[in-house]
Amino acid sequence: PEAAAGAAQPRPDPDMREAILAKLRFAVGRDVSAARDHDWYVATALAVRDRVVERWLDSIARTGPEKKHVYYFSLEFLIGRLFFDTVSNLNIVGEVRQALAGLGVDLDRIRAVEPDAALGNGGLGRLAACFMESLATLDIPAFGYGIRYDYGLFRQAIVDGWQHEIPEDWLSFGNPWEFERPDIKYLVRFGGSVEMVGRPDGTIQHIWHSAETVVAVAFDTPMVGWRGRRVNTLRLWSARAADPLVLEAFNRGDHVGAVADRMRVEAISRVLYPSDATPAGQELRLRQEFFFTSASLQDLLRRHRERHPDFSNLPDHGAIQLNDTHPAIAVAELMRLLVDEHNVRWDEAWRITTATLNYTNHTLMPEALETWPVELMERVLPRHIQIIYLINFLHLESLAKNGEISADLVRQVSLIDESHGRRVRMGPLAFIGSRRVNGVSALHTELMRKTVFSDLHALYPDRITNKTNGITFRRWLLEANPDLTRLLVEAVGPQVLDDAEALSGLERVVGDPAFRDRFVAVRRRNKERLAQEIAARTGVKVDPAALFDVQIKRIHEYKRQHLNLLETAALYAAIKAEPNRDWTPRVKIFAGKAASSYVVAKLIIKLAYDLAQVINNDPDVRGRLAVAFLPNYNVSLAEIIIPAADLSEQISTAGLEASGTGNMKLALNGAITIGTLDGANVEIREQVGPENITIFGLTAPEALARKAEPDHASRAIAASPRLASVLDAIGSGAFSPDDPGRFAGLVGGLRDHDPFLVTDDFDAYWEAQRGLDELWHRPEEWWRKSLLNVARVGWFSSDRTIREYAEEIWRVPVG
Ligand SMILES: CCc1ccc([C@H](C)CC(=O)N[C@@H]2O[C@H](CO)[C@@H](O)[C@H](O)[C@H]2O)cc1
Repeated sequence: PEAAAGAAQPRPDPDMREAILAKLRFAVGRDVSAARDHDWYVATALAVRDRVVERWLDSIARTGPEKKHVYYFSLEFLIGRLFFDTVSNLNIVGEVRQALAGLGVDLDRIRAVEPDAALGNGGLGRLAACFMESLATLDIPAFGYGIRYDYGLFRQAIVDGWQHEIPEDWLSFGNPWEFERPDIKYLVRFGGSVEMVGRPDGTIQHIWHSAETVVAVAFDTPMVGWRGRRVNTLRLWSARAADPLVLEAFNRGDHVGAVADRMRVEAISRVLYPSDATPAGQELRLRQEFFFTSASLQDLLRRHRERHPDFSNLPDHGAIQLNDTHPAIAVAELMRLLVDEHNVRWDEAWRITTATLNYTNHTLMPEALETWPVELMERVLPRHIQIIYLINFLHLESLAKNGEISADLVRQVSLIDESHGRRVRMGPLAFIGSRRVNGVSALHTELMRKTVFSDLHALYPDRITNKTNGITFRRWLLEANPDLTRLLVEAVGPQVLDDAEALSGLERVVGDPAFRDRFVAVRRRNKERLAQEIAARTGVKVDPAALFDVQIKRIHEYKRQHLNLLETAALYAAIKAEPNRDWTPRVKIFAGKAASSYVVAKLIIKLAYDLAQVINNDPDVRGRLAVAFLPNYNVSLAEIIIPAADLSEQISTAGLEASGTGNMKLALNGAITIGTLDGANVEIREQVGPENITIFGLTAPEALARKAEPDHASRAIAASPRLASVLDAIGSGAFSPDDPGRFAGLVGGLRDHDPFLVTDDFDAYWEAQRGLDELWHRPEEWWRKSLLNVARVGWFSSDRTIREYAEEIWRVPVG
């Protein structure tokens, strides 16, 4: 909703109970007697939403035209549920809980009926959601721009250990948090050809005769900041056909033909691509990327033109952040809109573009760096490939100007990769089209400078900057772990609710046994709750007194869930070999989705399941080792697992996890981290102290060197009898009697190639785990370290991260 002139003072909030009853009757259309959980959920959500709208309209009213906006472009926003987050950020939990109780309704019961808005795959998408909440909390005017997928990330069902994907129809019961904006729509064009027309002033006019037009319709969702300080807008686009029904086709009885176009067009916003590391590389994916990027640019340029005579000062009034290369086509589309649609001269348009755009890289995995075939770009975006060619020409020419450039350097920095059948490199396009390029942890940013962007870094030495990720403490502490939050407020004071760094005040009470006992009791209650969830979802009975060892994240070989499983199988063998030893009782908890086409990842899920079958049914290890793979990992399940975790597994091959954010969430809730010196683990160690984290394994440079040694795996296996025997066991079907050869390929891959150095890090990992077994037997020390993690991770608040973006990249004041 746009700014209303002469904003009135916010009206007093009506009584919540009356408001809920009114919504039930007049918005849901149900009488109290007939109302079911979902009806109460919608009624309460709508009543709460009224409070949000007040602050939303107020936020817009007080954001004068001179205020600079941040525009966060992301193909993913992994929001999760919004009901409790909104109620909590408006600080009306008590009021709503009481109002509902007065109506005989339990708030915790109805908050559970809300579906997760799973509009993302993993880290990148969740980071975008945390950032939107922190932008509002820091009172920074911002729009999030993305796609309103009809179907979010698939629902994961595990059948006999195998992942099955089920469409996630999150909108089937409607969505009380979004506002459809039929009046805010833009035409997005595809295909066709470009005509060059000479202008009298000798310049060329490019006329794009597109073959297809898609209508982008806006759906706005309020992003409420802490204490309702500001409410920003998440504007998600839905694809609609320009003409939804071809009547003449219908009239001649071709009912399918009549809507065929519509189906093709609306497929653009139908479903999220479920891959989080390997580009689908499909045309539909490129159409999704261009669809939301073009609609978003048109929307923010319209808003700017309503307030300013031209675009020369756009960089002073808007900062755009490209969340990875998925919206990188923005470099060419902003140039097209400025030059072709608004007749801005090329170099002026380039000045505006490179002063307004910024790009965040989230992965160094070569296969995750997007490139598009020139042929596809020529067919789908004929004008943009022309613009990219000219950008590339001027880019290379400018290099030539300042001194001789080798053919090799041209090959390195050209936007066109000539080697694999002419492809457009979206990373370098985003790089040269941006003012700032950032990585998401100190190590990752350093590796960006040394590897994927080394040549461009040499040419533009001050463009790459680091912005270590963060998480919102509201969702991941206050809402997920209210018992711990209460304890922290008691110990440190209420300021901890507004200032994450105030957590350091906890250091004062770390040694206080009474306080420690209450902290332990909170963890215990959270573990009992998780144990119930595990029993409900998997049937596995786990002992809350055991060490809860947690690895929760997307399934990927670089994240090395299979290293954890090898250690689990080796531990099982060790317990069976020495049943009388005083083993630390452990529950190995896994959760995570595999990209639907990622066969090895799905096999790793099966291995976890098969291991669980054998171990959980073996009386020899009952009470000492149990394994549970929780299906359908998502934001809401993470909110249950994280407060109950004792040990946080962050064991990726060093150099491959850009940052990680689960590591921050788990440490914030007091889990001790076992990990490699990778991503943000490095900075977690700096903050919590090397004695309060367990680090093992090869460092990034060592890993790079070891990987280059062809026989590194066989030498590692030869040096470790424990590793050798567990590989034999798994490879020969010890855990898959129904199919002894099931894991032969997986084990063979580890023996021969092992690109993620699982074999090389196995022994160090085993020793590290045994060290933690010992530590668990010294509870005072364990809990001291656990408390010091909570006390020292304030820096990983996304408020700190956003402050750094605001200061250095977006140059906007923090409210
Ligand atoms: C084109 C397919 C595709 C889709 C998503 C991605 C994302 C970049 C993958 C991702 O989620 N990366 C994660 O981003 C987090 C937030 O910065 C980091 O904390 C994780 O380390 C990183 O893996 C790559 C490739």
